[in-house]
Amino acid sequence: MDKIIEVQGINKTFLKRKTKETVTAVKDISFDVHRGEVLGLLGPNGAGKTSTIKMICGLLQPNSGAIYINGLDIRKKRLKALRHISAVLEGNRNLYWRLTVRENLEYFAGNRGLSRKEIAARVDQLIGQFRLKEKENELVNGLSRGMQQKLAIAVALLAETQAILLDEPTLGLDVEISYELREIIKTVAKEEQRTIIISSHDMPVVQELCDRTIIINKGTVVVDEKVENLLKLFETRAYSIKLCSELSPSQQKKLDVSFPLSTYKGSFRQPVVEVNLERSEDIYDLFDIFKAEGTVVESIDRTSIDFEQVFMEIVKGENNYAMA
Ligand SMILES: Nc1ncnc2c1ncn2[C@@H]1O[C@H](COP(=O)(O)OP(=O)(O)OP(=O)(O)O)[C@@H](O)[C@H]1O
Repeated sequence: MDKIIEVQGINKTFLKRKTKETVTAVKDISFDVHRGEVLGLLGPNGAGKTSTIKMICGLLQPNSGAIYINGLDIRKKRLKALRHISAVLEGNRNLYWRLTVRENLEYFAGNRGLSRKEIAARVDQLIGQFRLKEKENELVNGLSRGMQQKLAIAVALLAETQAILLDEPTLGLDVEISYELREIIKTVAKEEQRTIIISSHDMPVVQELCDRTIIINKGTVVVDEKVENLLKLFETRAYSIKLCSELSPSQQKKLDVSFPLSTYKGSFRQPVVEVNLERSEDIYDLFDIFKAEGTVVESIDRTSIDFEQVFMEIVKGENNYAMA
């Protein structure tokens, strides 16, 4: 598979003006993204996602390390390299506010040197694909946030670059527009074989759209794995255990210490322990806690898990995470 983006050992530190303190935003991050791949870049607030995206699209310079776009080194062939990439950054939609939807698309299509006929055809196609027909003659200024976001992404697609970076594309959008955008992004990735990097806190978006995910925490990559594999891995480790009687306070304490990622729902009728095991054999240690005070297990079931839970487990239990 062709590598479209190569990130090699990048580092970024900032100097806080007021305190003169050095903040390490990105620490030795490396990854490749291939043609047609949709990559989710995730992490808690302040993890280093935006800094990474800004370095890839040339808005920030790494302190060290290298970034190649389509094989071109950003440091040495900056303009040529950046021609292969377009970005929609959160809170920064590159649109002309006093032009209409159609005029914006025509303007950016014109910038690419297309003929009048080509411009009209491409603009019509995007207006149809993004369901912007009703709004085509409205000024961007008066559009809702969701409509502006759709237009910003349509403009990014116009450039027909190999790679598109989308920073929080669905943040603050209503359910309907968020759904529409997801469908469009899916089609673009599949049919046009574009490489897309999405940074998001919206886990259903990641689960649905991304082939692969990179989770960044405190400036470093903690996971680089196919979404499908992560879901499978965590699914096989997630158990729901129904007990015949409640756990004593000392058993609950042991559970907390030995299985920090577990939850105990005490109830007279049906006490349940939900646990995510690091290794399947750890279940024997769990049973020892029950056995020590004669607690009988009624049933054990595998629980289904969504990407939100996977993300939380990884970020919470980062030091314990290891692929099987
Ligand atoms: N211009 C800057 N000056 C000083 N510190 C900065 C600057 N930009 C980012 N940082 C710091 O670098 C770290 C990483 O920030 P970054 O914005 O890359 O994280 P993020 O993962 O995108 O977070 P969020 O999800 O909140 O947007 C944070 O500690 C942040 O405060």
